[in-house]
Amino acid sequence: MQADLLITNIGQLLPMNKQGPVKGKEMNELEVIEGAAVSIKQGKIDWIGSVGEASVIEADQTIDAKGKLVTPGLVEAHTHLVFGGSREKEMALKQRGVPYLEILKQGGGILATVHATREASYEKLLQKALFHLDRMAMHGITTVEAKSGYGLDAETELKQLKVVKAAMEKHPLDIVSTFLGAHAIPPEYKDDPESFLTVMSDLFPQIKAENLAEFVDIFTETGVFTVDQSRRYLLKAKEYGFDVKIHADEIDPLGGTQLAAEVGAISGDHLAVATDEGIKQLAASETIGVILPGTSFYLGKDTYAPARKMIDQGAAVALSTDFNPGSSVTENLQLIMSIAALKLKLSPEEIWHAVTVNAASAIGRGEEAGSIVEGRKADVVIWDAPNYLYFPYHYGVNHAKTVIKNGAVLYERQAVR
Ligand SMILES: N=CN[C@@H](CCC(=O)O)C(=O)O
Ligand SMILES: [Zn+2]
Repeated sequence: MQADLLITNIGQLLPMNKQGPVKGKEMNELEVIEGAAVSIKQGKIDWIGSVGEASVIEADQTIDAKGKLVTPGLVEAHTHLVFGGSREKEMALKQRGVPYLEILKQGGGILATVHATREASYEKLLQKALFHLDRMAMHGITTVEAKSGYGLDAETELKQLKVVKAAMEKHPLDIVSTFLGAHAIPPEYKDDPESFLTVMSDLFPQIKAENLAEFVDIFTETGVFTVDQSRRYLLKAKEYGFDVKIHADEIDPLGGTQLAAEVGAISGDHLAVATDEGIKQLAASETIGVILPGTSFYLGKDTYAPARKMIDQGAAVALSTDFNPGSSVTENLQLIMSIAALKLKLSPEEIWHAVTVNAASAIGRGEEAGSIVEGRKADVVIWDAPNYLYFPYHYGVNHAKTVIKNGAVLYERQAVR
């Protein structure tokens, strides 16, 4: 048997090959193959078997995993990848206890980044996005969702979406685009959010025609968009053929979780203050809860999403960094895995489902990313970790040793001695 690349001596292989999204207690059932080998041909997984069986394979390149953990590339289901500037000065305000929504009300927060993004050139935004994608790749991420939402005018929203499209061509990671024009109310429409939403929804035909985004998202929150406004906006997006997502129940429990289930959103994201009724409706729906505990951590909150309850009641949960310049400034999904164990009380088995197969399902890539399955894309990571339990345990560092994207080594950590 021939192969382009053979990975052998795998201590533990997580194939993550269940049909996603994996819901409820099934998230706790993890298949682990010990003493495994994987061969890759033309960018795809060609064969999975034991180290012994692999001896008959003639490969152009062989990687000895040295008994370490091998998993699918991580899937990052919620990022605000494209933005101008940075907001390190807000950190002091947060330390003084100024709430996130108060900073926004005063024209800071998201609106500060809107200002910087409007000012930034297309080229500058692209270079910045590529830089962050590199860092994600170095942390074992092979598929990334990217939102607009720091333009809040037609011109800048389209500029952001075009940057995402260019990044798809220039960067080896797979990128999935989301239009988040309804991310905040810009100063020009301070007293007329309805008209602003019309300006944004008027972009739907062009975004569809130019294939600039697959998903439409909205921030349903106090001082931003109401549940009613969000419902109308998202239903309109669906009429144009978009799947929808919601930034829901992040700070105030307005019922965004219920709305996500009601409109058949592919995901409801944040859900930090989801109510029991919201959890019940989420669990009964096909909507995936994309939980972003880095946000609670980074905003210094004591409240974390009731992800434990969601899974116990049968919902599908994914985990993401929410990488953005304000509420979660990290490209390291491995760190989020530790926060999920410590603060959400998820098991390592649940966490691995949440960053692979379920994250892929939450961005419409359930059939191609987040799993190691014969015939699928060869997105594979060799971790400097002895087993899958090691992840939430050894926290805050990068365990990625070798990141393979479409069958080619994309990143290899250099030894210091
Ligand atoms: N909550 C709304 N939007 C982002 C934060 C964006 C920002 O603060 O710049 C989020 O998902 O956390
Ligand atoms: Zn977000």
